[in-house]
Amino acid sequence: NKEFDKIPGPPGFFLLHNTLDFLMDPVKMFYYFRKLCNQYKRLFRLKIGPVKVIILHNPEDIETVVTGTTYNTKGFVYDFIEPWLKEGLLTSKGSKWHQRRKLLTPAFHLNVLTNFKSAIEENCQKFVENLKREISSPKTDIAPYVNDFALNSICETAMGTRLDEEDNSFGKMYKNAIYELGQFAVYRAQRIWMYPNFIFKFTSIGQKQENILKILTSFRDRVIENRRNYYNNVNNNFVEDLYDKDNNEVEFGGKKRMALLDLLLKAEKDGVIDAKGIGEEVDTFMFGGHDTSANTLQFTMMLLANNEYAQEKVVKECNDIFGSSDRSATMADLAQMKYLECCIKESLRLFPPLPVITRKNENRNYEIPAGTECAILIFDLHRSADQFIEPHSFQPERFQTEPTWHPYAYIPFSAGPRRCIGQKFAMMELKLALSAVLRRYRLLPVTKPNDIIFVTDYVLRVKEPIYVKLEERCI
Ligand code: HEM
Repeated sequence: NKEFDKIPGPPGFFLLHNTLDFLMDPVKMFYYFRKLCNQYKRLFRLKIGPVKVIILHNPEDIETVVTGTTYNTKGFVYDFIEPWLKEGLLTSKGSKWHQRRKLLTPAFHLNVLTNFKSAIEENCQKFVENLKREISSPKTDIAPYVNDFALNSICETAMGTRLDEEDNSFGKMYKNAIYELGQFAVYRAQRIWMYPNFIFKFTSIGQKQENILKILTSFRDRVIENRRNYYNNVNNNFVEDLYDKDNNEVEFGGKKRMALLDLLLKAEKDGVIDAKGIGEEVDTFMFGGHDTSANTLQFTMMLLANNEYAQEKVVKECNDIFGSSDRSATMADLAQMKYLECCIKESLRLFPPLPVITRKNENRNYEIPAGTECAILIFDLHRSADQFIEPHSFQPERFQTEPTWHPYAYIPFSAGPRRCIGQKFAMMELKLALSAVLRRYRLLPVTKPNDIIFVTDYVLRVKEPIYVKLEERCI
């Protein structure tokens, strides 16, 4: 306690400490944290109810936390998504996490990702087609389009099912349900009296959450069961048969493609995961894999709309790769989209989809007392003037040369053993989507980066919609 109290931080209010700060309006709270980072240069502490948190925004401290094995456990804010994700890869700890990470890592190997590409590509085409209806609009709120694209893509690659093939209203309900669960988790995190489960479940939000979880689980279980039956009835060598002798993807039953779920079902047959575990991981990929990508797409499109030079450079790069052909991108093409990659990386620097991550220190350590949580402010780390020249401006070129910043000053996918497992997947998806959009449309500025007002949430959220204007390019 003494060690913790020695760390500087806002004084808070008597026995409630900093609990009341957390009740702040989510917009005010976002800027309050930025102010604290400026005030306390290296780190600061907060006491929220019974929880003690040290807030880090300095690369050396962050390196210690993310690379060490001491901090394998996630912080208390993850408790509020636990009713949904249970002990999936994102939320589990210790040996359970280790075993799952080992099992799932091959599913994200570059060779395997190739198998998901065609499903994402089809969604890119739909995404680009859907945007066509906006051509004559003076401005377009891009969020519904990017959300639709990202959710359809992850649904198809994680579960092998198309939301628009499902009963239409069900697809919509599923999307809303995922969104609402995120909102409920933030609402609860702000209110310490809702922390205990036995209280939360009697609140109106708690009851709504329970109903939503029933919908999500029944949809997910139906998809898993269909896929399992399909394999059991039609094909016993499922995963092996998804590749031909040259390791190319083969269509399955005329339309089924390989999904992450297939690898999980194979693992179930091999006895390394059970049905409950499959459910947890499918939910985890749905949660981890859509909002983050949609968010990055939205910010990157807005940044490119505001930076004609960078946008035209990306278009030229695409023209050099594709010429006048309207063919879709191969994996080799994606590897050549080097400048687009710099733009995505710079967008992730300015607008990291997960602006804060947390860890719990379960062992006593000379500086940080056991039981203390560490919150890593990725948003502030990425905008540190000590690390980046003109930290608030969009300069993709900074990624064209060797980094001039500390290796842990740029961590949009986190780092160390618990770094994002979907990083390569996300890069592939983002390059496919952005190159498809930019080959077809010119993006013109409406919302400017400095106009954006942020809202505190798990994912970097904005108060007002982000608008761009779309113009068809002549090919
Ligand atoms: C631009 C897109 C993405 C960003 C910026 C991103 C960022 C992150 C970050 C910062 C973490 C660490 C979270 C923590 O420490 O609490 C993480 C973990 C994770 N991400 Fe991503 N992610 C992205 C896309 C994806 C995709 C597409 C998937 C799945 C297909 C995915 C699945 C996961 C999973 C399962 C974990 C937990 C890994 C573990 O603990 O072993 N992510 N991601």
